[in-house]
Amino acid sequence: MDFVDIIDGVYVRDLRLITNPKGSVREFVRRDDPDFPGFGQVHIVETMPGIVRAWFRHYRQFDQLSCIRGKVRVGLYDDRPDSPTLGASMDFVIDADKPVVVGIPPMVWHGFATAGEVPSVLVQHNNQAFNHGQPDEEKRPHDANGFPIVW
Ligand SMILES: Cc1cn([C@H]2C[C@H](O)[C@@H](COP(=O)(O)OP(=O)(O)O[C@H]3O[C@H](C)C(=O)[C@H](O)[C@H]3O)O2)c(=O)[nH]c1=O
Repeated sequence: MDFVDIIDGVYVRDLRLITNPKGSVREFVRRDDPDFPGFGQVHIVETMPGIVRAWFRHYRQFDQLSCIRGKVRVGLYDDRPDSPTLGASMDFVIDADKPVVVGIPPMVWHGFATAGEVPSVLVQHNNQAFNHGQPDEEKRPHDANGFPIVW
Protein backbone atom coordinates (compact mmCIF):
# COMPACT_ATOMS: atom_id res chain seq x y z
CA MET A 1 0.00 0.00 0.00
CA ASP A 2 2.20 2.83 -1.25
CA PHE A 3 0.33 6.02 -2.05
CA VAL A 4 0.95 9.74 -2.07
CA ASP A 5 -0.74 12.94 -3.21
CA ILE A 6 -4.34 11.96 -2.45
CA ILE A 7 -3.94 14.62 0.22
CA ASP A 8 -1.06 16.96 -0.52
CA GLY A 9 1.89 16.14 1.73
CA VAL A 10 0.43 12.88 3.09
CA TYR A 11 2.19 9.64 2.31
CA VAL A 12 1.73 5.97 3.08
CA ARG A 13 4.95 4.08 2.52
CA ASP A 14 5.51 0.33 2.81
CA LEU A 15 8.03 -0.76 5.42
CA ARG A 16 10.18 -3.82 4.85
CA LEU A 17 9.27 -6.56 7.32
CA ILE A 18 12.10 -9.00 8.00
CA THR A 19 10.87 -12.21 9.56
CA ASN A 20 12.78 -15.26 10.73
CA PRO A 21 12.25 -17.96 13.33
CA LYS A 22 13.25 -15.50 16.08
CA GLY A 23 10.49 -13.02 15.22
CA SER A 24 10.58 -9.92 13.05
CA VAL A 25 12.30 -6.59 12.52
CA ARG A 26 11.04 -3.50 10.75
CA GLU A 27 12.59 -0.07 10.43
CA PHE A 28 10.14 2.71 11.24
CA VAL A 29 11.81 6.14 10.91
CA ARG A 30 15.40 6.85 9.87
CA ARG A 31 17.10 10.21 9.88
CA ASP A 32 18.37 9.53 6.35
CA ASP A 33 14.83 9.03 5.03
CA PRO A 34 14.25 11.60 2.24
CA ASP A 35 11.12 12.76 4.06
CA PHE A 36 12.57 12.78 7.62
CA PRO A 37 10.91 15.78 9.33
CA GLY A 38 13.39 16.08 12.23
CA PHE A 39 13.25 14.37 15.62
CA GLY A 40 10.79 15.47 18.30
CA GLN A 41 9.58 12.46 20.25
CA VAL A 42 8.45 8.89 19.90
CA HIS A 43 5.41 7.64 21.77
CA ILE A 44 3.21 4.55 21.76
CA VAL A 45 -0.60 4.67 21.58
CA GLU A 46 -2.76 1.70 22.53
CA THR A 47 -6.44 1.90 21.58
CA MET A 48 -9.17 -0.46 22.73
CA PRO A 49 -11.65 -2.01 20.28
CA GLY A 50 -14.58 0.29 19.57
CA ILE A 51 -12.68 3.46 20.51
CA VAL A 52 -12.33 6.34 18.06
CA ARG A 53 -9.60 8.94 18.54
CA ALA A 54 -10.67 11.84 16.30
CA TRP A 55 -10.42 14.55 15.13
CA PHE A 56 -7.02 16.20 15.63
CA ARG A 57 -4.86 18.63 13.75
CA HIS A 58 -1.54 20.22 14.62
CA TYR A 59 -0.38 23.72 13.75
CA ARG A 60 3.33 22.96 13.37
CA GLN A 61 3.74 19.26 14.04
CA PHE A 62 4.41 16.58 11.42
CA ASP A 63 3.28 13.08 12.51
CA GLN A 64 4.58 9.72 11.36
CA LEU A 65 2.84 6.61 12.58
CA SER A 66 2.86 2.88 12.12
CA CYS A 67 0.68 0.10 13.46
CA ILE A 68 2.65 -2.50 15.42
CA ARG A 69 -0.25 -4.54 16.84
CA GLY A 70 -3.66 -5.29 15.40
CA LYS A 71 -5.28 -3.06 12.80
CA VAL A 72 -6.05 0.65 12.79
CA ARG A 73 -8.46 2.58 10.64
CA VAL A 74 -6.96 5.93 9.66
CA GLY A 75 -9.10 8.86 8.53
CA LEU A 76 -7.63 12.05 7.06
CA TYR A 77 -9.33 15.20 5.83
CA ASP A 78 -7.83 18.21 4.09
CA ASP A 79 -9.58 21.54 4.67
CA ARG A 80 -6.47 23.69 4.26
CA PRO A 81 -7.72 26.63 2.18
CA ASP A 82 -4.50 26.90 0.14
CA SER A 83 -4.10 23.16 -0.48
CA PRO A 84 -4.22 21.72 -4.02
CA THR A 85 -6.21 18.83 -2.53
CA LEU A 86 -8.67 20.95 -0.54
CA GLY A 87 -11.71 18.81 0.32
CA ALA A 88 -9.93 15.46 -0.17
CA SER A 89 -10.19 12.69 2.37
CA MET A 90 -8.53 9.31 2.91
CA ASP A 91 -10.01 6.40 4.85
CA PHE A 92 -7.96 3.21 5.02
CA VAL A 93 -6.83 0.43 7.34
CA ILE A 94 -3.25 -0.25 8.34
CA ASP A 95 -2.18 -3.61 9.70
CA ALA A 96 0.74 -4.57 11.93
CA ASP A 97 1.41 -7.54 9.68
CA LYS A 98 1.73 -5.38 6.53
CA PRO A 99 3.68 -2.47 7.97
CA VAL A 100 3.52 1.02 6.54
CA VAL A 101 4.47 4.44 7.79
CA VAL A 102 1.86 7.16 7.40
CA GLY A 103 3.12 10.76 7.18
CA ILE A 104 0.67 13.50 8.17
CA PRO A 105 1.63 17.15 7.68
CA PRO A 106 0.56 20.02 9.93
CA MET A 107 -3.05 21.20 9.57
CA VAL A 108 -4.37 17.96 8.05
CA TRP A 109 -7.22 16.61 10.19
CA HIS A 110 -6.60 13.04 11.32
CA GLY A 111 -8.15 10.37 13.46
CA PHE A 112 -7.77 6.70 14.30
CA ALA A 113 -9.93 3.80 15.41
CA THR A 114 -9.08 0.23 16.22
CA ALA A 115 -10.30 -2.06 13.45
CA GLY A 116 -11.10 -5.49 14.83
CA GLU A 117 -11.47 -7.12 18.18
CA VAL A 118 -7.99 -6.77 19.69
CA PRO A 119 -6.50 -3.57 21.11
CA SER A 120 -4.31 -1.86 18.52
CA VAL A 121 -0.94 -0.27 19.09
CA LEU A 122 0.53 2.60 17.09
CA VAL A 123 4.09 3.80 17.32
CA GLN A 124 4.23 7.47 16.54
CA HIS A 125 7.11 9.82 15.78
CA ASN A 126 6.49 13.56 15.82
CA ASN A 127 8.93 16.24 14.79
CA GLN A 128 8.32 18.12 18.03
CA ALA A 129 7.96 17.06 21.63
CA PHE A 130 4.50 17.10 23.23
CA ASN A 131 4.03 20.35 25.16
CA HIS A 132 2.01 19.40 28.25
CA GLY A 133 1.02 22.96 29.10
CA GLN A 134 0.06 24.00 25.59
CA PRO A 135 -0.28 21.06 23.19
CA ASP A 136 0.15 21.94 19.53
CA GLU A 137 -3.21 20.38 18.84
CA GLU A 138 -6.77 21.28 17.99
CA LYS A 139 -9.43 18.68 18.72
CA ARG A 140 -12.97 18.17 17.41
CA PRO A 141 -15.43 15.39 18.29
CA HIS A 142 -15.32 12.38 15.97
CA ASP A 143 -18.91 13.09 14.90
CA ALA A 144 -18.47 16.85 14.43
CA ASN A 145 -20.27 18.43 11.49
CA GLY A 146 -18.38 19.09 8.29
CA PHE A 147 -16.15 16.03 8.19
CA PRO A 148 -16.65 13.61 5.27
CA ILE A 149 -15.76 10.45 7.22
CA VAL A 150 -18.25 8.66 9.45
CA TRP A 151 -16.46 6.73 12.19
C1 LIG B 1 0.41 12.70 22.58
C2 LIG B 1 0.67 12.78 24.09
C3 LIG B 1 -0.35 12.81 24.97
N1 LIG B 1 -0.08 12.87 26.29
C4 LIG B 1 -1.20 12.88 27.26
C5 LIG B 1 -2.25 13.91 27.00
C6 LIG B 1 -3.46 13.27 27.61
O1 LIG B 1 -3.51 13.55 28.98
C7 LIG B 1 -3.23 11.79 27.43
C8 LIG B 1 -3.98 11.20 26.27
O2 LIG B 1 -5.34 11.30 26.52
P1 LIG B 1 -6.44 10.70 25.50
O3 LIG B 1 -6.20 9.22 25.37
O4 LIG B 1 -7.77 11.14 25.94
O5 LIG B 1 -5.99 11.43 24.18
P2 LIG B 1 -6.68 11.66 22.80
O6 LIG B 1 -7.64 12.79 22.88
O7 LIG B 1 -7.23 10.40 22.25
O8 LIG B 1 -5.43 12.15 21.93
C9 LIG B 1 -4.15 11.65 22.08
O9 LIG B 1 -3.94 10.44 21.41
C10 LIG B 1 -4.07 10.50 19.99
C11 LIG B 1 -3.72 9.15 19.43
C12 LIG B 1 -3.30 11.60 19.37
O10 LIG B 1 -2.73 11.49 18.29
C13 LIG B 1 -3.30 12.88 20.05
O11 LIG B 1 -2.27 13.69 19.56
C14 LIG B 1 -3.17 12.69 21.53
O12 LIG B 1 -3.36 13.91 22.20
O13 LIG B 1 -1.83 11.62 27.19
C15 LIG B 1 1.17 12.89 26.81
O14 LIG B 1 1.41 12.93 28.02
N2 LIG B 1 2.20 12.85 25.91
C16 LIG B 1 2.00 12.78 24.58
O15 LIG B 1 2.97 12.74 23.83
